[in-house]
Amino acid sequence: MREDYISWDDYFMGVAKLSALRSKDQNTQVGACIVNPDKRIVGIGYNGLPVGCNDRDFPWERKGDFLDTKYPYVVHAEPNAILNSTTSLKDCRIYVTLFPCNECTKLIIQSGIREIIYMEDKYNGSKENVAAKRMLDSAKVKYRELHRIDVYLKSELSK
Ligand SMILES: O=c1[nH]c(=O)n([C@H]2C[C@H](O)[C@@H](COP(=O)(O)O)O2)cc1CO
Ligand SMILES: [Zn+2]
Repeated sequence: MREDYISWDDYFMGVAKLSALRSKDQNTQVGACIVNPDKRIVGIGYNGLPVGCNDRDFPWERKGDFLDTKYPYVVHAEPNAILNSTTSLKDCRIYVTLFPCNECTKLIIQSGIREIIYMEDKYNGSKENVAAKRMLDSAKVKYRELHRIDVYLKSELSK
């Protein structure tokens, strides 16, 4: 029997990472994959514009006048995954390639998700990040980092 098969964590994070590749954001591509207690995927998302908003008609910039940046328009990966979900999210886990912001955190908590598994936390220490962790700690929603997937994928893809 093959022993180096992919773990559940790597598998679901891999799906999140694959979803992130759909993002049109040139700076930060985020993917999310929601999994129920039976290890079934119940929602997937990535950061993108609302349905009907043409990717080429809106800015993807980070700087400049607020209306000329992506920030007022882009839907984060987590709400996209929550809104795409097919069932109740009670006691589910969410795999995200980037630690959720405070706004996404509110939705994650309210949807009944009980654990966040993230890959990157590049905004660690920012006000949004601190607020997110404060809410998660208070609501007793667990969060943990997962890094192995990068190593695994690199070695698999180089075969
Ligand atoms: O929780 C999140 N989920 C998510 O999908 N995003 C998206 C929104 C933007 O398209 C991008 C953040 O852009 P930037 O890193 O360039 O500021 O990532 C950003 C966050 C914030 O950490
Ligand atoms: Zn967010």
